Amino acid sequence: MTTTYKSPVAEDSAIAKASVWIDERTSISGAVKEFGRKIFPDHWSFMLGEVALYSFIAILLSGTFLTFFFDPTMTHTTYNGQYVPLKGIGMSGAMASTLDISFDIRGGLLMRQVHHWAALLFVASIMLHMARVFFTGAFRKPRELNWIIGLVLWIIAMLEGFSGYSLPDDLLSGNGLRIVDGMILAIPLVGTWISFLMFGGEFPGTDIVGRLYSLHIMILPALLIVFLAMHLLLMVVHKHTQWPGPGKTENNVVGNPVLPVFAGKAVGFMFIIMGLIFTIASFFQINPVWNYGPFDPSPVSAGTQPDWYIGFGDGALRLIPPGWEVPLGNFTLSLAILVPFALMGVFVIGLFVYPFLESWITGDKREHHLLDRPRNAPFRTALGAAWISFYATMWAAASSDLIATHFQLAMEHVIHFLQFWLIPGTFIVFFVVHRACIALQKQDRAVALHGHESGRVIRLPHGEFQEIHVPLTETEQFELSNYDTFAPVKPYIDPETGKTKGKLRSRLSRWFFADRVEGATPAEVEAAKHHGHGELH
Ligand code: HEM
Ligand code: HEM
Repeated sequence: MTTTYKSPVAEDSAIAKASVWIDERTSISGAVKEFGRKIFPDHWSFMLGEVALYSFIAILLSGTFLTFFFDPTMTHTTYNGQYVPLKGIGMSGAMASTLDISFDIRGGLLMRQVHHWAALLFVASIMLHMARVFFTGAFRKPRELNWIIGLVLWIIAMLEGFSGYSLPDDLLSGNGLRIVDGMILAIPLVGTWISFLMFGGEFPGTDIVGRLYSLHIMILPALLIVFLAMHLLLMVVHKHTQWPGPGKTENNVVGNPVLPVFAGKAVGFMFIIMGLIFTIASFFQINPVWNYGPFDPSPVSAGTQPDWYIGFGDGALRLIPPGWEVPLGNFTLSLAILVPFALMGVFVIGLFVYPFLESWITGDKREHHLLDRPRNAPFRTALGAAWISFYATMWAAASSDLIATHFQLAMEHVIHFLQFWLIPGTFIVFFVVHRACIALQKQDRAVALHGHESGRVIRLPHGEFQEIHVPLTETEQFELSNYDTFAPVKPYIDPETGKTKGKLRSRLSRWFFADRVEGATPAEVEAAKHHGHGELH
């Protein structure tokens, strides 16, 4: 049977005429047709990347609005706007214009709040998206490059956020910059020079706000857009991964075409995210710089917090014992700063190399378009959880003073506990999550072979008790029986030297696959069906 496609747009309508006009001059219809037919699979976790994308659009729109009114100057001025408590107070032009945006410009406060809330959501969704990609193994061949581009996006996003909240030149942002200055000064040999260059003289200098402004509204957004375009292009080239299920293979994509279904849903979802950001920005105050006042190095108050995504850096600094310094002739090596730097470096470099490390350890060079259920890769899942524990501990340390005051604990005890937890805690989390995954795999195997427990026990005529098992649906059977017979890498004998090679790799590989429970094969499921368990029909 053939069906003739009937366009919902009349041939002589203005839309149709405009489309023909554009196509005759650009030949774009081929590309639209090709892209419109692309299939996107559906799963709630694939929305996280979209949330990042839509919050970025909110950031771009609100940021552009702010550029019309924000004045990136550190020149001294006296505030004379509508906010009475600060009237007549001396401050930088940047701070005064931020107050003007908040109190004198129509919609200004809303736009500042939209910008700030969208930035917080942006980085949060990026990190959840990153966790989704990690735990499902979506970074495996051929998507390693997209994983790296993603990490670059994450780092630029954090720099964007930091440079953004440093712009108003209020007490909070000045303190953030002071910490960064301290970190730069600790760089051996060149630290002082870099600091003077960045700030235009000794901290706070006269130039930093203007320089951060160029970075914030021009260089970093341009980089973000370029990398994002590459990220999305590669995603289209590779096609999106999909969850295993009946009919889904490594060679097909099951889902909806971009036009009209996926595009319709995506646009709707974008409006939902925008609406959410505007609603939060309307009702919940964020960064009330008028409460903090202009920057002044003396009144640093307890309880100051950076934006959440910078917390792990601040926390790493707090975890190191203060005054940890080594004098080297005329120089001082500030380990209290260099060690936290190294900790953060280990965390981030680990993320960059992981896809390559995993494929080396497992020897798995195959392409993967079907995702892993996290429990089916216990080692990777446990490692991811350990990574999160490491990050979260550094992050919690940034709020050590708030934790201490809220729970009426001594600040030192909070810090000592977090110092202890940082490394052993990471191993404990690894171990617990690894065992939990293996337990879940065992349970999956039992359910795949015998069906769900129904809780109904019957007695057979000859006296035997048996529990009735509910058979699985086709999708469940598929999910739970998902098996992969990929084996650990073995050491080999080099034919030339006769020596055994690859011992380290094989040990790591055995470790990676340790205690893995194989999913039930179709033959095993078939055999189990004929093996006397009662089934509920
Ligand atoms: C500005 C930040 C980012 C944006 C706007 C973004 C956007 C997206 C979108 C919309 C998708 C397709 C839908 C989805 O799978 O969620 C995607 C896929 C992907 N992203 Fe991102 N992403 C960002 C950052 C990252 C980061 C930080 C990573 C990892 C470190 C990453 C790695 C990936 C990978 C590997 C895919 C392909 C996933 C698959 O096919 O299953 N992305 N990204
Ligand atoms: C991912 C990208 C971005 C992030 C994460 C980000 C983040 C931030 C943050 C947290 C602030 C402080 C807001 C406040 O004072 O409460 C800020 C300020 C600002 N941002 Fe962005 N921003 C981004 C992109 C942009 C872009 C693309 C523009 C311009 C087109 C822009 C323009 C501004 C301006 C003018 C300010 C200062 C105004 C003020 O503080 O009231 N931003 N940004």
